[in-house]
Amino acid sequence: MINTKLPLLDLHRHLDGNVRAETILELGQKFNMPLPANDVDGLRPHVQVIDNAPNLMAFLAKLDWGVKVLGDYDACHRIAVENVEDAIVQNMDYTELRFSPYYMAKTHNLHPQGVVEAVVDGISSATQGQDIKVNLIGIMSRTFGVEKCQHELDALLAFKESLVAVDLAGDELGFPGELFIEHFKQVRDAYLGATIHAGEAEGAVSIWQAIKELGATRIGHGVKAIEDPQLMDFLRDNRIGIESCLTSNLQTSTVASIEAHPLKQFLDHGILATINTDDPAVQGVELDNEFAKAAPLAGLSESDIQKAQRNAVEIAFLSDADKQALLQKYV
Ligand SMILES: O=c1[nH]cnc2c1ncn2[C@@H]1O[C@H](CO)[C@@H](O)[C@H]1O
Ligand SMILES: [Zn+2]
Repeated sequence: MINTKLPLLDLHRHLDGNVRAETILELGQKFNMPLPANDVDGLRPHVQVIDNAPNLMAFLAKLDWGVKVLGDYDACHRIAVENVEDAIVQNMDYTELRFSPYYMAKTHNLHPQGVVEAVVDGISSATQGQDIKVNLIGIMSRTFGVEKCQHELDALLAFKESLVAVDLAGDELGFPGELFIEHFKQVRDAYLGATIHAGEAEGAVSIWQAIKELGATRIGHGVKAIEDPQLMDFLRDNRIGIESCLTSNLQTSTVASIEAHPLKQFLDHGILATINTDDPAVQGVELDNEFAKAAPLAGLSESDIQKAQRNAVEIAFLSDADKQALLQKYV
C-alpha cells in the first residue's frame, strides 16, 4: 500500500504512453483518421495490452495509436493536460512526465519543436493552482535511428530550460547505447540530467554502458542488473537510481512473473530503487495498482514500499530545496 505519510512520486511515466482511449477516439474522429474501431470497447485491445506481449517491441506497438491521432499542436497540448489530470487523480505530489517529440510529431509531419512547446505549455497551464509539481523529461526514440534522434534532441534542447533530463527509449536491442555517445555529450553540455532505458530488453552490459559512456545517473527498468553482482554493488555505491515498472516488465515479458521481479533484491541490496508506472493507459494500470497489488506480489513489505517512496524523493531530478519542500508537506 502507498504510505500516505510520505510523498507519492512517479518518476517513470510516458506522457505519450498515457493517452486515454476516449481521447484517441475523439481525436481520430476530429482528424478523419480511420481507426480500428469506432467505440472505446472496440478500440481498447488495439491501444491497451490485454495479454502480455511476447517482447518489448510488441508491447511498444500498442503506443502507436495514441500518437497517430495527434493531428495538430492543440492535440499535443490536450494530452499533456490530461496527463496532469490523471496524475492528480492518483494524488501524486510530484511526477516526471517523459515524452518523445519526434514520435508525437511523425504521423502528421508536425515540427518536433512545436510539439515540445505545446507539451510544455499544457503542463504549465494544467498544474496552475494545483497541489502537484510536474517536471518534464525529453525522450530520444532510438527506434528511429541516430539522425532522427539528433533532430529530436535539437528540438528538446531548444526548450532545455523547461526540461530536467533527457532519456533514450524504444528499441534497446536494435539500437544499442554506443550509437548515442555524441547525443549525450550534448545533454551533459546543456546541464541536463540523464536517465536511460537499459537492462530491459538487453542485458547488464547495456546498463554499464548507459552509466559509463552516456552519463546516466538513473536507469529506467534496469531489470537485468540482477545478473551482475558487480553492477549491483556499483549501483548501490554510486547511488544510481533504478526506476522499476513492475507491471510493464511483466507485460513486455522482461520478467516471467511479478513474483520473479528483482525489485525486492535491489532494495535489500541498498540500491535506490523506486516504484513507477511506465505507460499507464497502454498497460491499463495506474500507480495505485503498482503499490497496492504489484509491489506486494513482488515480495515488498510495507517497509520496503516506504523505502521505495523515500528513494524516489532521493533520486528525483529536483534541487535539495525542492526535495525538502516535498518532505515538509508530510511533517
Ligand atoms: O517500456 C519501455 N521501454 C522502452 N521504450 C519505451 C517504453 N515505453 C515507452 N517507450 C518508448 O518511449 C517513447 C514514447 O515516450 C517511444 O519511443 C516508445 O517506444
Ligand atoms: Zn519507459
